[in-house]
Amino acid sequence: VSRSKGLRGTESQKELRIPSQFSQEQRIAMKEALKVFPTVFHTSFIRHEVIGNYSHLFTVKGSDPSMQPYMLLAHIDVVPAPDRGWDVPPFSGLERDGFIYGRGTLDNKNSVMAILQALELLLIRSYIPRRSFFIALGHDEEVSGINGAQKISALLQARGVQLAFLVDEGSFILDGFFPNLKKPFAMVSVSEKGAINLMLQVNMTPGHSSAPPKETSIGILAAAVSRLEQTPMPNMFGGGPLRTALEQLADEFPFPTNIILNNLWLFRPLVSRLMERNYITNSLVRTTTALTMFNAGVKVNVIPPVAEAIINFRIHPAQTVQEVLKLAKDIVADDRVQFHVLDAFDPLPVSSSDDQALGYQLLRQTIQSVFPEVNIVAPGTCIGNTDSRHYLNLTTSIYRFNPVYLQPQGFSSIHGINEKISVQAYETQVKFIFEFIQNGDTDMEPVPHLHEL
Ligand SMILES: CCCCCCCC/C=C\CCCCCCCC(=O)N[C@@H](CC(C)C)C(=O)O
Ligand SMILES: [Zn+2]
Ligand SMILES: [Zn+2]
Repeated sequence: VSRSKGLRGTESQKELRIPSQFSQEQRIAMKEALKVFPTVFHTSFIRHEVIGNYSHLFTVKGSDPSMQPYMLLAHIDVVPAPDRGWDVPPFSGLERDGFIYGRGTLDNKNSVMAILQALELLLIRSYIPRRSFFIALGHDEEVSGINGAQKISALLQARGVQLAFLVDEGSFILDGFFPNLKKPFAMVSVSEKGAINLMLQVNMTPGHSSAPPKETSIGILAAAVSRLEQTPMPNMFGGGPLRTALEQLADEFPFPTNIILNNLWLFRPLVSRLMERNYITNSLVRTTTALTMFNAGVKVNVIPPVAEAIINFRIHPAQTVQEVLKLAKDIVADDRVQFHVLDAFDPLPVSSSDDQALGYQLLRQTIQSVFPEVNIVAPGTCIGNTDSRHYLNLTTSIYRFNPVYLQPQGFSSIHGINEKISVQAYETQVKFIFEFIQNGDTDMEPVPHLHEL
């Protein structure tokens, strides 16, 4: 009988082998990992499905089938993190001075974990929801959501699901975004901007660089993108959620801003100019134009045949893809520059924030109880895009809100460096969701225009 069957490694492979000895810490971590949300996964009225290979859908079946279900949304993927500039390595999850550092700690692994943690804590206390809800955790939000959110949405549509409302990322309790506004306020985004990724291309005859033509593909394209950058899209400040928010915030500002914001019918032109002064508030009043990619040239001494650039537009709610493309063509005003739309979508519909809007009112109620120091809950428009846009077929009530304080520095850390969340903020987020889920069991239903005496 030969004993040579099976796998055999070389001596050098044996030397490279990592010994299977684990530290005390690693052994504790192994055991702790087994304990993550066990009740969520072992509760009879919760169904867990993996969609599109990596996304997760939890269906939490409530006891009252007459109540329309809602959905909590978050995403498990992250954008890359540069190695340099971080105080602690971006994927270590290390805690320092009360903060957990890491890529995704605000965007939005805080929500992934807090949703599951809050549910786990409710289940441990024998909670049985009345209203059914879904938890959808997408895996490709940062690159479109097509294989995660879009598939979950299609699956639920095929099952005949209609949602009362949906809560996703996209806004925060904003602290210090307006120079004179001392108190933080909660902004619940009821819409999000549209977007266009536009490729501009210039093709010219290549040749020897020793006798260059008067104009080259690089020069023509550079001039075109420079015109786009130097010619901002029109300021569209006027109505919509932003105006509502500023009017709600008016009395929180000192004199004379309070007077100005209380009289936007008169001071609209002034406020629209003031909003342009800061790059964040500027993004709320117009379609923004960001030059994000530029490629040209093949060799130092060759006149390049092709030059290409990509422009990322974020479309103001009062404009459309077609309107922005027309404006961009007029600004470029050069037929040698070809326009190729890589992908585009219009701004998202505005969800209701009135008294009858169940999702909005539940958020407001929970904000007021968990953050009693926050006076104002105002609607807003999300300047980025979220997975929630793939769920338009399931609901007209989409709210984007993370129950976490955010300062301008924290905003820069999202997709930037030193992204972090305080342990206390995370605990408060768990508390918020713990309360929100229970508030969701309320009998209050959005019944517009129906008042009983
Ligand atoms: C009125 C006071 C000032 C308001 C300031 C606004 C502060 C900003 C607060 C939150 C913004 C967070 C945006 C988070 C969502 C963005 C997620 C994202 O990056 N998505 C991608 C999607 C793309 C399809 C790949 C994106 O590029 O937008
Ligand atoms: Zn995100
Ligand atoms: Zn992101």
